[in-house]
Amino acid sequence: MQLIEIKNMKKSFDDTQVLDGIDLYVRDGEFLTLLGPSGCGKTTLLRIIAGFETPDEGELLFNGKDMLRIKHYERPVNTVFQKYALFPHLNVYDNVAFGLKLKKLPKSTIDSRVTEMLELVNLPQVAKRNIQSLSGGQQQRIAIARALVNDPKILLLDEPLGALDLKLRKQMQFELKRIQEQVGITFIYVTHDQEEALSMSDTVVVMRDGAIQQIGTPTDIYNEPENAFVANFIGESNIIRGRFVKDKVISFYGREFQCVDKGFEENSPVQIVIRPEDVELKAGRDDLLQGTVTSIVFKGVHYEMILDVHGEKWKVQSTVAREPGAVVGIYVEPDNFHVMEDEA
Ligand SMILES: Nc1ncnc2c1ncn2[C@@H]1O[C@H](COP(=O)(O)OP(=O)(O)OP(=O)(O)O)[C@@H](O)[C@H]1O
Repeated sequence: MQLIEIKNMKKSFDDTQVLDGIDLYVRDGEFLTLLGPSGCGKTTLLRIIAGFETPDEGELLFNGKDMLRIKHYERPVNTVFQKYALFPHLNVYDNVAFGLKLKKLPKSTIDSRVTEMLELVNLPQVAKRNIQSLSGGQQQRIAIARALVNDPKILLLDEPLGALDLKLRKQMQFELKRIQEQVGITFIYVTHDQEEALSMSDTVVVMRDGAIQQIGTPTDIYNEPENAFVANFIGESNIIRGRFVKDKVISFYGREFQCVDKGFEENSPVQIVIRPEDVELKAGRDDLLQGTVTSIVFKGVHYEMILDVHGEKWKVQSTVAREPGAVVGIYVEPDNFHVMEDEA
């Protein structure tokens, strides 16, 4: 069931087109992330869903119903921002209870709902505490509790972990995913951090310059990027220009290689994406493509090396260290060549 449908949505600020015909469906109960570089339009799209911004063209439907005419406070949506936007003069209880008090619910109902929400975000003991006495991570949990207390159908999160340090951000990624699974509602999450997107989402939407580049599961997006922009933005890649010779054969650097991708015209120019972790180094294999190690860095679990391969730099990973100057054979499994149209 599609909970949200966005059709041909366009938005400009002054003369700049920020959204350029967005089509997107969001399923009920999914964790969907809008991912893209700064300025690609993801916050604008989120603000249109929230009702803080109006598109120039296009449709926004919730459960098949037009939402663009509905005021933001009447939409079944709540938003969590990077800045926690909590009331500094109220304690935790009053912050979380705020929306319920506006509805004039009985105190016993408010009490039990606030307790439930504080338990959900793993902070059952802090109801009486002053907001400012909490850490950044705790404040963000309270902001999430406050956003969920009114039972929204959709929670919008705009870089909610952006202000936290790396370690806390990683902990909160697990927490957010757990909370989303526990409450079972739809989360739409905005970030420019690809690791965050891959680790939490059911669906990742990669955006660039107001347009969607690819929609897929984290594994699809990582393993089968649809174009060089996605490949480059998600993880690290070596991108090589070559030719699609014929079904299951590509060529670059004057050699032919087996691949599994097909469907391109014979002899058409392509870009070939190879992940650093998919390059296998084989010593003493003169029959393979050759590379010369130019630098090596120890990364904890593996070494990261730069190779000179036919005058181009390749980034590779290996658990075995090779000294700069060493010449190694390079092998890539056919299904680790990701072949895409040459956009240039
Ligand atoms: N209210 C506004 N008035 C004018 N320009 C705006 C407004 N809101 C956004 N923009 C511009 O629209 C473009 C897209 O902004 P948006 O915030 O949607 O991008 P983003 O992908 O969320 O980026 P970031 O991660 O930096 O927030 C930017 O160039 C921004 O300056």
